[in-house]
Amino acid sequence: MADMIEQAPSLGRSDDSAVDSNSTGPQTPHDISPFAYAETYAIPPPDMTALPQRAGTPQPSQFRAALPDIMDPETAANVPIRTVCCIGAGYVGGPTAAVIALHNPHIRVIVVDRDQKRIDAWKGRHLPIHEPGLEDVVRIARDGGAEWRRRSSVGQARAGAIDGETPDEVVEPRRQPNLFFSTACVETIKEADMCLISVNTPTKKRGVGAGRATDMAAFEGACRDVAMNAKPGCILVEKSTVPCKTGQLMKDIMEAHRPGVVFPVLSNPEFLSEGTAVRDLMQPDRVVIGCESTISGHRAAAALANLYAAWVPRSRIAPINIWSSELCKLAANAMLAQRISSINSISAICERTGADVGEIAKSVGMDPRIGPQFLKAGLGFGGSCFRKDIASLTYLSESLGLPEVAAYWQQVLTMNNFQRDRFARNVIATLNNSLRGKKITILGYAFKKNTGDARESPALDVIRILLEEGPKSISIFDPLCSESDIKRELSVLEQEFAVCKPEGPVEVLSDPYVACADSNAVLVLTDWDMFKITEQAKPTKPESSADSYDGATPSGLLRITSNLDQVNISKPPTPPRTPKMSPLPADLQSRLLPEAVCPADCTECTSTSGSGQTEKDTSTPLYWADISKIIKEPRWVFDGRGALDPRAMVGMGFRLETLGRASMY
Ligand SMILES: NC(=O)c1ccc[n+]([C@@H]2O[C@H](COP(=O)([O-])OP(=O)(O)OC[C@H]3O[C@@H](n4cnc5c(N)ncnc54)[C@H](O)[C@@H]3O)[C@@H](O)[C@H]2O)c1
Ligand SMILES: O=c1ccn([C@@H]2O[C@H](COP(=O)(O)OP(=O)(O)O[C@H]3O[C@H](CO)[C@@H](O)[C@H](O)[C@H]3O)[C@@H](O)[C@H]2O)c(=O)[nH]1
Repeated sequence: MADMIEQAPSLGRSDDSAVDSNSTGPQTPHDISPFAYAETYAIPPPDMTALPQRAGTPQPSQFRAALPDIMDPETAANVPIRTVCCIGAGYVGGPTAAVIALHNPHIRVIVVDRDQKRIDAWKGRHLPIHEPGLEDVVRIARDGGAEWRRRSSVGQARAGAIDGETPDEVVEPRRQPNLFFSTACVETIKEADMCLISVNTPTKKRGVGAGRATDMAAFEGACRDVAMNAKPGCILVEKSTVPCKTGQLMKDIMEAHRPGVVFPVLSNPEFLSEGTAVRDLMQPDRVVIGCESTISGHRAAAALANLYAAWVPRSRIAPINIWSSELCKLAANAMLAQRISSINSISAICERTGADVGEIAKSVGMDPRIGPQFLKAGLGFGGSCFRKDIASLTYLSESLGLPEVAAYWQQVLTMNNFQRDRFARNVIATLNNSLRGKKITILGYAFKKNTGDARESPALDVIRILLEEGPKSISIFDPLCSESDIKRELSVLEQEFAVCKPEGPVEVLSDPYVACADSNAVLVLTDWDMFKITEQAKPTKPESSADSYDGATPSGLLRITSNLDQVNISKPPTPPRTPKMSPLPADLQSRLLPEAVCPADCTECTSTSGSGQTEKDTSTPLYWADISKIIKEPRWVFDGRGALDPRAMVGMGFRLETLGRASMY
């Protein structure tokens, strides 16, 4: 196979066999600095029409015709894939590998990571990340499935073929496990026919480009591991979000370590969102595969397309130029984030005019040319992707000598910061410009609902600003983010303030009512469904409702009206939990094997209420009527996510401030 790939016609830098001895680019991977690559590789993508026309050189049209069809399964058959190694067991690597394994039971998928704890968690009952439906997918691929009997269709029964089989039924044998997790990176890479690189690519914290350029250290490290250990012809797939032209960096690393050996490089950006990762992977809008215009590039792309075609219609698989593929991921995130900043800029105008940003988003979104998605005003975007990817885009633009483009995208980030800044300052101003002696409660730390990911939460910026005012305490409740993850995120503030108790004022609590008791203001920072007003919560009236509110003065604010032990919180009986939805078809669901039992001292089991249940509770609604009894008057609630029903909240006696709306009370 390697011989066949070597026969690909020469295409300059992007060709498999070409080693450009005159290259001004780095010659060893160690020379490549992540921030300098953009300047180094600020070269246009290979343009076949611009190639020197030597006698006998195939013309572009002839050449294209000679390339194998990426979408042709027969092309894929030239590069059989038996073992896939996924490097990086994080939010992308774990779920992506699990879904590929689920749909390709004949292929071994091995996820490797240097983090032993993470790998142990993937192997156990408590997965390291929370994603609806993920548990079932992992269980069936990782643990295998039970034998299954189904009614046969006509002519299908093989009576007696398997013990106990009747003419009316077919027995599907036990599904073998084909998803594995390991820290043995080198050994796994050696076996792999394809390596998906899905390691973290955060923003550089120091050095040239700090705060904007992508820190490629982990990505380069993974590439080096592959370069030194992979077998010839192993296909390298960029799944991480990387700056445009990273494919060239990969080729250079491979060439430096294994001169002359062909390793096709593909770009296959991931578009999943946290909280809906399994759904996004099972039913993707598109699968983008970027490859080089070489025979081996096309064959490699066909092999990857074939893995996806096991469950994704081929019409949704888009083979494109490798540089377009890398850039389209940054472009997609930048455009989504841009919509959020656009509606947030309008929200500031709404507050000063009496317009309502919710109504504006609705009417603007009804224009089919605009559409309703990503027009929810609020604290702005958080999470590990949007900010860093736009920062990377601005850095790339500047590196390419396009300061106007950089400034354009920078404004999306500026508006995002403005939104959370003015939210926090409004809290302070409303509480009479001082938080001394006051307790603030934060409901929701995650950057969005349905994820336990505490990275890059807008809550961090809000807390930073509140801490400047020296509050008595800040209590945080989030149904999914763990206390240790939140504290790790808050630790970046430690240089400026003592943050967490006992020295600092911040504490993370697992009971929202305890977190709210005696609070001067409750801030809703994540759009968790459990925080939204529900029908059950509406009818209860507080002892002192808005009707009898006496316009409490600052001294009223300090009047302690309750504490949790003294207040009789009549929480209604907990409603039954919403049954878990499985993404698996019914036949696979019925094949799930019983889960292994955790040891008696399992800390995860004890941290999820000690009841042995593995799921944290995100569905039991918060009873705002009860909260109204335990927070201090005049019961300030600041809704940073537009999650609450203003009329219901005011009806229960709260004073509600929402971004993008005039005050409600
Ligand atoms: N999180 C998302 O929703 C999302 C969605 C689409 C794309 N992305 C992109 O995917 C990439 C991964 O994101 P993530 O959120 O999964 O990151 P993550 O931090 O959750 O996971 C990355 C993992 O890679 C491991 N790792 C780093 N270097 C390694 C090496 N050399 N060998 C083995 N393991 C190594 C780390 O230990 C870590 O567990 C990033 O580029 C990100 O921008 C993320
Ligand atoms: O109308 C909206 C929509 C979202 N958000 C906020 O925007 C952030 C990001 O939300 P979302 O895009 O749903 O989550 P992510 O998991 O960050 O997913 C984004 O980032 C991923 C990583 O690159 C991409 O793969 C996804 O396609 C892209 O949506 C969150 O803080 C949301 O609260 C808003 O404020 N208003």
